[in-house]
Amino acid sequence: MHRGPTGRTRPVSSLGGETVKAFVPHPLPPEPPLDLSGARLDLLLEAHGAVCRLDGASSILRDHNLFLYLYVRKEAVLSSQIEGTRSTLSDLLLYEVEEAPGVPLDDVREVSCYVRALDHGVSRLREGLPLSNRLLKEVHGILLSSGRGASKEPGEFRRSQNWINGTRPGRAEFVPPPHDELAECMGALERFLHDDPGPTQPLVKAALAHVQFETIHPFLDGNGRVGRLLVPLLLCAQGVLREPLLYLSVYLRKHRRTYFELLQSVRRDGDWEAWLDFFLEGVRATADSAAAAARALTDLAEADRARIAQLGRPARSALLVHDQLQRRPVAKVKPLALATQLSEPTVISSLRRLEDLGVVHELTGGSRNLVYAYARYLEILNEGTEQGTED
Ligand SMILES: Nc1ncnc2c1ncn2[C@@H]1O[C@H](COP(=O)(O)OP(=O)(O)OP(=O)(O)O)[C@@H](O)[C@H]1O
Repeated sequence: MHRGPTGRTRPVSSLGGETVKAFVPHPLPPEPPLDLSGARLDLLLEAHGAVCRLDGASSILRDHNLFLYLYVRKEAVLSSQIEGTRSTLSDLLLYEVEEAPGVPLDDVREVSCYVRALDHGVSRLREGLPLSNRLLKEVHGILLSSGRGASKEPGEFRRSQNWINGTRPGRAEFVPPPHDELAECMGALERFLHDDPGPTQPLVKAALAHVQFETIHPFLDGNGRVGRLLVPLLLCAQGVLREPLLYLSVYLRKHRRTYFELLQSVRRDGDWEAWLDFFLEGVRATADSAAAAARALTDLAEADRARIAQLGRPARSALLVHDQLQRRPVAKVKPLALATQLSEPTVISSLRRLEDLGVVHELTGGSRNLVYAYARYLEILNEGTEQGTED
């Protein structure tokens, strides 16, 4: 539905002396109300069903924390790749076992900040803090606490004008609201999140809130990452998901051009429905593929367990090591020995047997400080992380 522009423009003078038109969005929800009938209603129900199935699939996993641990790291890598870092999941896991990865350390630190930011957001929700501007600022503060973000006012709404794409505001694709309007714009968004003026279906709320957040662009940097984190945080806050498991980064990157065009068309034409269709399709596909990944990981672990069990006497230790590798698919001997309560020589001989079975690979090629990876496991998690767009 074309409603016309979803905000007003306000002239602002930029640093270079030129006057540009900043866009100040109207508060949510859209007026006239969204058309949620026919095929769109079917899609909404399907997307909601897929999210509920994902919630169920993750909770029946033998160790759902393990899936969460890895899945959160996968998302951190992906979301940070959009921003421009070059880390991979293995780099992050290597960094976490304190082995220098093959990419600039700043890149891995940024990815690791993303993991901490999400963990922090979820714990704050569990402590009872509502999904609020305070929480978003805290998440932003951690997200940008190291690497290139540290100079971009972490944890604070911006105090200057920003713009999207283009070398200067006058050439920008889009100029977000002036900084003196941020309190009002973000206050209105917070009220919408808290069902004022009325309740909104959680997935619809997430769809609308994401666009509104990107339009307001309240931070100097990191708006894409915080806006993407808003979706799982909101679904957790609403009780739709027990764990933050739904990440749209793969989908948004794959359809990057369509995504940006739809953001623009909401602002310009008020076509919220086109955005909602795109968003719900992404939710459905993403939830289905996350549930499939959870199943594939379980199947792989079961199949490997069965093979290891046939090793005879050494099977007991090898199974303990295999169990730990699911928790940390990139690991060193010492922490494995501590976690399994086996001696280091026993861990080493178990790892050799797992290597013979093709379950693990040693990464360093050296003879000391060996690092082992549960390769197939990482491959399943890495699916969809390769760069490139479809549009
Ligand atoms: N017209 C537009 N073109 C491109 N991006 C837009 C547009 N409007 C809003 N955006 C949003 O701006 C985000 C980028 O903002 P910013 O650079 O502050 O975020 P980031 O987290 O540092 O980067 P990234 O999103 O690339 O990881 C995009 O992810 C997108 O969500």
